Amino acid sequence: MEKSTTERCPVYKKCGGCQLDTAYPEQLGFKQRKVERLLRRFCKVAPIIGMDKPCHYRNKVQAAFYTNRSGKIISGVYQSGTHHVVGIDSCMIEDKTADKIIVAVRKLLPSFKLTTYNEDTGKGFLRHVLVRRGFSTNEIMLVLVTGTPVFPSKNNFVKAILKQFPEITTIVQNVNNLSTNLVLGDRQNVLYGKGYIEDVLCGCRFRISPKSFYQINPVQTGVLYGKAIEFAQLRGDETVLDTYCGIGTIGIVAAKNGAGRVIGVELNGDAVRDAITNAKRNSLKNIRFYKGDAGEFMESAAEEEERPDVVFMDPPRAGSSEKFLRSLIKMSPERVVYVSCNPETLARDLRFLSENSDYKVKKIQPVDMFPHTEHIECVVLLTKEAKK
Ligand SMILES: C[S@@+](CC[C@H](N)C(=O)[O-])C[C@H]1O[C@@H](n2cnc3c(N)ncnc32)[C@H](O)[C@@H]1O
Repeated sequence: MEKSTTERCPVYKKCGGCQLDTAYPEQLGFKQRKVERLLRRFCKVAPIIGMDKPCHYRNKVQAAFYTNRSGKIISGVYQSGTHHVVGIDSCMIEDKTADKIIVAVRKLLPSFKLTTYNEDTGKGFLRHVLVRRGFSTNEIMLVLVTGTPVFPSKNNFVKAILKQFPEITTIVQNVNNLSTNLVLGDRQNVLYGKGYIEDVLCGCRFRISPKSFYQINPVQTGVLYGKAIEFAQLRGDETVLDTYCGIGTIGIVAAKNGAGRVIGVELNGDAVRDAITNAKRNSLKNIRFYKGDAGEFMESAAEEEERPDVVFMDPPRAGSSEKFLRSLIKMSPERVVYVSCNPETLARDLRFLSENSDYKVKKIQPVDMFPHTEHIECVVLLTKEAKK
């Protein structure tokens, strides 16, 4: 099927959110070559799986807010490497409803005499807006990130936005008054609804809280997880570790696809709470989740002689740690399925495993989760080479 780009972005140069402005087939070619350059030495790289419709795929949209010198409120994204906000009302990779909600919030601010936060003075109210939509359930979460906990006319503001977007299912105020690059702070007040949304992926239902990680391209996540489960070759009695598990998605899909017992580990406490709820929601009893650093967890599990059959690992862009990889080698699972959003750190970790163990890379499958950006996702299968 032809994979074409149907839109060209008018703020491509100013924004910096996307790094690739060429036709979609060329983008896929660029990514394929990059993965081959970095990973070909380990194993043949399968052709990248692209999207049929590579636009408006982002289920999570974030906007920074700012008031310019003439008093006009701007919402949009930070220009790459700066804190200068590029005004954006609609974006070719973002969910269209999410974009409209952000514009509506911006337009409502003056009538409620709500200001925008000023990073230099630390004064003002609205800092960021985050919208997440469950593409399967159509549940929508609006998170208003404010510099202060005081929210004047809170109830009327909530009523006004719900009047325009009755499809919003929950509204959360997140307070972030720190001088930080992180969007979300630690304090949250649920202003409307449940305080989280749910979505359905690979036939499983997932609760997603504001601070939990959830893959931003649900169409391609189905493809990615499908490959990860295929590589795991589950027969029905395996013990499976889901490390860097977020809200438990990979482990839960593995449990639904025959894993005998699943153990998940994740650093973010909100995500772990979601994962525990998600196991219950999907009627799974053979699954447990732990909060902690994946490397520390692997080290103690290896010492306690935990011997999983399959380990899924899906670390952040920085990749895994030596502590994790050494413990993985000690545990010696039959199969390791490495899901990576950064081929550079993936190459580093695969080199470590190749040089320090009998693991060999058997399959590499790139999946385009982030069209129009330079980011590349890969799923890799490693198995142990039988000793001669
Ligand atoms: C790329 S996400 C993958 C999440 C999940 N597997 C999924 O597909 O949605 C990486 C996850 O690792 C978590 N994380 C980051 N550093 C970690 C660490 N040192 N130990 C455990 N989890 C960590 C993040 O909070 C995030 O949820």
